[in-house]
Amino acid sequence: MEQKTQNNPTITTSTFTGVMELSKMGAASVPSSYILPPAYRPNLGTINDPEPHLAPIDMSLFQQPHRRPQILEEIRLACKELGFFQVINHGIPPSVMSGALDAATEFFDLPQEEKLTFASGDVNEPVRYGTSLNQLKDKIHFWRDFIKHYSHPISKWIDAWPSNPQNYKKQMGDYTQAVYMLHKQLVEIVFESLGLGPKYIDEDIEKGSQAMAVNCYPRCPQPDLVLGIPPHSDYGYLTIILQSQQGLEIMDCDNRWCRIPIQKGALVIQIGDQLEIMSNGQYRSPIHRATVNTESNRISIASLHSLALDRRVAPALELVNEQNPPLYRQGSFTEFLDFLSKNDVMERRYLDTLKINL
Ligand SMILES: O=C(O)CCC(=O)C(=O)O
Ligand SMILES: [Fe+2]
Repeated sequence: MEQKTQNNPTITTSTFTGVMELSKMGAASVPSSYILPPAYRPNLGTINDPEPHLAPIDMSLFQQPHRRPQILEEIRLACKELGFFQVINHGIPPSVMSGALDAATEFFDLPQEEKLTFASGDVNEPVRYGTSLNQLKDKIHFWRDFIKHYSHPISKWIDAWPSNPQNYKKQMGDYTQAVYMLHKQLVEIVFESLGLGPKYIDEDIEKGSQAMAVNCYPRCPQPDLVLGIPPHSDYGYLTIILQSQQGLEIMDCDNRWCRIPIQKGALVIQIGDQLEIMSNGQYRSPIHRATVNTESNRISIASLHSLALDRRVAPALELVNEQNPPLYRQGSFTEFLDFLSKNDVMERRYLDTLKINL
């Protein structure tokens, strides 16, 4: 049956087989459009484990004032060296996290026709479903199925979210709201660790956005030849990732890929480009990617927090002086989106274009 999709009239379901379908069909090899040129392949055998000192941060210890300076120092070091850390005892109940992962699993299990009704390449759409189908202009395809939705304030957006599976809105909604509250606490902590006031960007946060990127990486017969997501950094200020199993990798200061281990109940906190700029390069917005595996489908839910689209972001004046001149020119989300639309998918690092060569 040929069917045009709602938001993208050029896509017909009869001409396209998504990664979920390929995986369900038990394909023994990946179609050639997914196979990366050798230089971009993940070299799965050479991936490192991250620095052993990067133990997860126990957020319940913030209740004990005498432990606070030590934890702030741990966070400062992690943000400086790698640009990420994990948190445990963060207050989001395990049932809320598993509820969101279950809702995502059920959504991606839906027939392709149903998911394609959300297909769109337009970033202004409140809900966007994507598969390799949206990447045709890039010629290289990735082994990922995803749905992105705008999420804050939830009352403004939730009507547009999928109503099948039936529990999607409730379960994804509960997690979305909980992770929004957690991000506010974390932003205060991260700004405090930079020596800026904890309320440094409070007002801007109110005008900013939260987008949930719900990703599914189906099991893949040839994981060495493909990537789920190519190397990139996130443009916002903070990303919080819930992952069902290993697959997220971060590039360290020596350009080595490190896999982020799964820690029970933990969430991964990543610094984004806007924070690297505001910190004048003290904190890293890490380049990261997602690899896939032969065993099982992997789900990740990235809560992407950004300042308003047209908000120009510059190094904090408090962190700039004669010894520390500004290292970045101002950037904005609008400029970032324009950059993405014009550059090759494997070379999209907007932040590099903002660096000032001293
Ligand atoms: O799947 C992951 O762990 C990473 C997702 C990601 O980087 C993103 O959605 O921006
Ligand atoms: Fe990302």
